[in-house]
Amino acid sequence: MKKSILRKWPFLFLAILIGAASSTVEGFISIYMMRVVDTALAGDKMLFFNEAKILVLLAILLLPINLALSFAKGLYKYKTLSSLKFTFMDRVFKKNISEFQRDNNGLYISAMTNDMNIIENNYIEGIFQICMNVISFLVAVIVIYSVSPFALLLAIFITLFSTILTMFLSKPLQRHQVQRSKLFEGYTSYIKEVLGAFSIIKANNLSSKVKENFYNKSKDIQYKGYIIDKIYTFFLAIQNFTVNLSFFGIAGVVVFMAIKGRMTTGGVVLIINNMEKIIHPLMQVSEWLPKIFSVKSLFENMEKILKNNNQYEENIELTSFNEGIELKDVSFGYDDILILKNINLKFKKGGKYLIVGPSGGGKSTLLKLLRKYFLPSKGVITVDNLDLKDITKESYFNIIANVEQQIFLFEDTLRNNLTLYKDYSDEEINLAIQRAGLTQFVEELPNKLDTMIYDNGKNISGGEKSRIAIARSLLANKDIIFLDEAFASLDEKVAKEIEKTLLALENITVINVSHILFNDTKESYDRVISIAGGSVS
Ligand SMILES: Nc1ncnc2c1ncn2[C@@H]1O[C@H](COP(=O)(O)OP(=O)(O)OP(=O)(O)O)[C@@H](O)[C@H]1O
Repeated sequence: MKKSILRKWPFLFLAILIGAASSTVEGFISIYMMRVVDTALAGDKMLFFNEAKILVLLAILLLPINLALSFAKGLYKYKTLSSLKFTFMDRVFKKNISEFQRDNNGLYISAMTNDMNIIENNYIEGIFQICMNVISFLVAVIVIYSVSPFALLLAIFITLFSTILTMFLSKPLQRHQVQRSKLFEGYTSYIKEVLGAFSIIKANNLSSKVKENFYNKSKDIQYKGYIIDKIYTFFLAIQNFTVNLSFFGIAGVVVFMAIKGRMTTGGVVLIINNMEKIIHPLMQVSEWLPKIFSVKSLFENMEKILKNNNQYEENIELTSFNEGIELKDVSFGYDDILILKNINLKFKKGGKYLIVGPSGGGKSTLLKLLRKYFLPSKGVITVDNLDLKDITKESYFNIIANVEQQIFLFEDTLRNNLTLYKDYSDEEINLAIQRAGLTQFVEELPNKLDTMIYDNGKNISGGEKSRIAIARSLLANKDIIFLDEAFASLDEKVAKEIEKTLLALENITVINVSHILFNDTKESYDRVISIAGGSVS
């Protein structure tokens, strides 16, 4: 993940160049300020006006440079953050379905929101601040050195001492940041769950229990924030104290040098002006470094959740489906609990299969193996005699269509929800609509196919949602259609009609997992497979 930020180094480099220009001009300004003071005190009017003119010109020049700097900084932050977010999303969609499903979504949401914010504020901004402060420090070093190397040595010695002190004091801050991020993960998961179960919570009068849990979780986060603020305030107070002490110490020494005639008054003004540019950058670096290091654990956490534990290299591109699917002695379990035991099954191309059985018998699990969401723990599944394990997911997903138990609808038009953003002619769309028994539903919609579907289908019924999912799979025109309880929310008449359509599809393999068994359509299946207790009969 870090690499996605580092890849955008040219934008940082541009900002550094402009920052260097700005610091250099500021350096010249303090040199000319010294000259203006010294010429004024010497009563040399001519020279005074010449130096003052250059000083004003330099001050004017600083304006466009600083404007360009703020533009370059904005560009650097925008590019790095976009790259980071894009890489994260890209890698989320490279996760294996099984491994993604095992995680709580809250992990990803928390990483995408809270952790990204911390990375932006502590790491991306931190790198920029450190670069700018280092430049400012170097310019101030050169400027002070040109007047008094001794004053420079003294300034560096005193500020280094206070910098090490503040870095040491900020250590606990990192530990608390990591703990707060962990708390945020749990908090995000909880909010997601509570909002998702809004109606169940209301209808079962669980609001007070939820509010109590919410209070406890948010209290923990707020408390951690309070601890971090407390440490930070303490840290700032100590930092201010050491800065002031360093400042007075160096100021005292240079004033003493001026009294002794070893420095001009302009030199004192220059050193006092630039001392801030020595002390401040070092303090800033000591403040930003712990912040930058504190995000290390966030990057590690992101890597951990984005990593696929199963790195098996798939090497077969399936371009067509011609023969069938076969399960040979397949067993599978979740977390060592065996669900499917030594299954042997054959599904011929174009065949129609109904999978029935008691709840919890393993029907959906079998479908998950056939969909390649999971791999068997024992035995093999072959597609056209090729091991499904070796077939690339992308090429396999190109030949299968799924009607899932839980249907997801995008907040978009009905048309886009049917086509899933691919190009189909109106005839093809209308045929799929008709076959899925949606013709009347679409006719009655205010904007027909261009009607918006909101919030995962909140404005349509469960049965309509199922039929949209069926139409979607018919339209996709894939070789195999897997259905998981697709008729559960349909009335008998509609369910039977759709089932007949599916059974009449030529050359398309249909594997239908269903509780519902109609005697009149049952006969039209090539085989009815019963799964109970993890075994097939
Ligand atoms: N992700 C999972 N992790 C752990 N156990 C699971 C998981 N999914 C399912 N199971 C368990 O596997 C067994 C089979 O579940 P499966 O969903 O395959 O049954 P099913 O026959 O489809 O049931 P139903 O008809 O009720 O949907 C059940 O005991 C279930 O609790």
